[in-house]
Amino acid sequence: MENGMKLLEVQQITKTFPLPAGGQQTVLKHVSLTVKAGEVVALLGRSGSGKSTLLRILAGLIRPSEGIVRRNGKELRGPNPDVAMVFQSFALLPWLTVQENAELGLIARGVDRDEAEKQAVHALGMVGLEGFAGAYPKELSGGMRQRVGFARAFVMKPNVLMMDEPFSALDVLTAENLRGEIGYLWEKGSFPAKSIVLVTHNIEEAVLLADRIMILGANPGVIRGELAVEIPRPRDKNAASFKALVDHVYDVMTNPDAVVGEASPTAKEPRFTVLPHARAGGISGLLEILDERGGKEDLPALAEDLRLEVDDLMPAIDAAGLLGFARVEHGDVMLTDIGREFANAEVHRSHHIFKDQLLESVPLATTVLAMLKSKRDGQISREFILDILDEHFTDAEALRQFETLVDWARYARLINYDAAHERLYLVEDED
Ligand SMILES: Nc1ncnc2c1ncn2[C@@H]1O[C@H](COP(=O)(O)OP(=O)(O)OP(=O)(O)O)[C@@H](O)[C@H]1O
Repeated sequence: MENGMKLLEVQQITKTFPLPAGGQQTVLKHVSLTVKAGEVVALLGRSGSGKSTLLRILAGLIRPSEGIVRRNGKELRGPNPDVAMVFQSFALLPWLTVQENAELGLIARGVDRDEAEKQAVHALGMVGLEGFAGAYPKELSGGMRQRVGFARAFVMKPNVLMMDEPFSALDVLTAENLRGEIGYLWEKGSFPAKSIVLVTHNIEEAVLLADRIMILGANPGVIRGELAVEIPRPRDKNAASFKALVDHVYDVMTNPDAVVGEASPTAKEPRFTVLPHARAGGISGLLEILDERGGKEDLPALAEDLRLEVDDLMPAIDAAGLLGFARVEHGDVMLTDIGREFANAEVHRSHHIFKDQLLESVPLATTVLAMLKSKRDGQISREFILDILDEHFTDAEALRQFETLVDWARYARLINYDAAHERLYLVEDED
């Protein structure tokens, strides 16, 4: 098979799921994507952008609500036999040995036992597990279990290897090593698949491994654009070209209005419609750290120093952006003037600043405050707010939005919440 041949294609697919309370949630909308032989495609997006759903559609495990999936040019109507999967959760069978887990797919395909054993031994060798064939998964570390996950997929010699967040359940160092080894196998041309589709929320991982990065946006999941990674392999994370691309992707991911692939996305105010799930105390903590570091910091460096993934920091960074305390530009997060003032203010003043920013930036907070003020007893029920939120969000998301709003409004000394009676109260003396 020649490189460049179309192996898999989805055209204008939409996927909706029914909501428990009735109605539909559109998870993917009008998504088109082609996977060709010889390439690594990364699907990069935040949690909930429909990456795993898209992967399952490509694997033929679920059908799209609209649109078409093609395998080698023909419509796919069931599980895709050209695909093998590596899961975040390893998904090994605990009662089988490493060798038996690795052979499983071949046996199911009807390959005879001797041949299956030979192939599995070879695949285990590729992932550095010689000598562990007789071990059981529970005797292995997380990194080794995922090596078995890779071996089990490798024996199938699939046209397309699909990896769904394959390194994200591993500790940072183990993930780094395994990522490097998989990258090396691909580079040296002995990879047991013709192409890779990688689902990830890790920007550096996408830039390290992919030839093309598809950036997904959420609510509903759409492909915002595509970036070609033209950095020669082996890729050096410290090279200027690598860092510049990582920074550009951060820019795009933190700015919903940015144009993918444009050198310097226009610095429009971000259009946030959803409250990021960050606690006020966490936002405040982040701003203090930033202030201590001079008010500006490279996002990946900040995450590394805090022993976190950038993704862990994103809700607090998004929230700080929404509230006007910080900005993200070219992969750096920096304090605004009001953010700096907030970080240095004494307690009473900091709550006051938070209140002003909340009322200025979050229309829902202003609406709830106006409702409370309009009531003679200054109270409203949780259900009332949830009913409003339910119009715009799923039940679970409505609850999270409510919890975030209450947390922020309490921190702003604007509203009190009595969880036992599920009622919101106006704080009498707002100052
Ligand atoms: N079988 C299902 N039934 C109902 N809703 C679903 C189903 N599968 C996924 N969803 C919803 O679709 C949305 C996207 O989920 P998906 O797992 O595809 O996103 P993702 O980008 O892979 O996120 P994550 O990184 O958190 O896994 C979520 O809101 C999820 O709740």
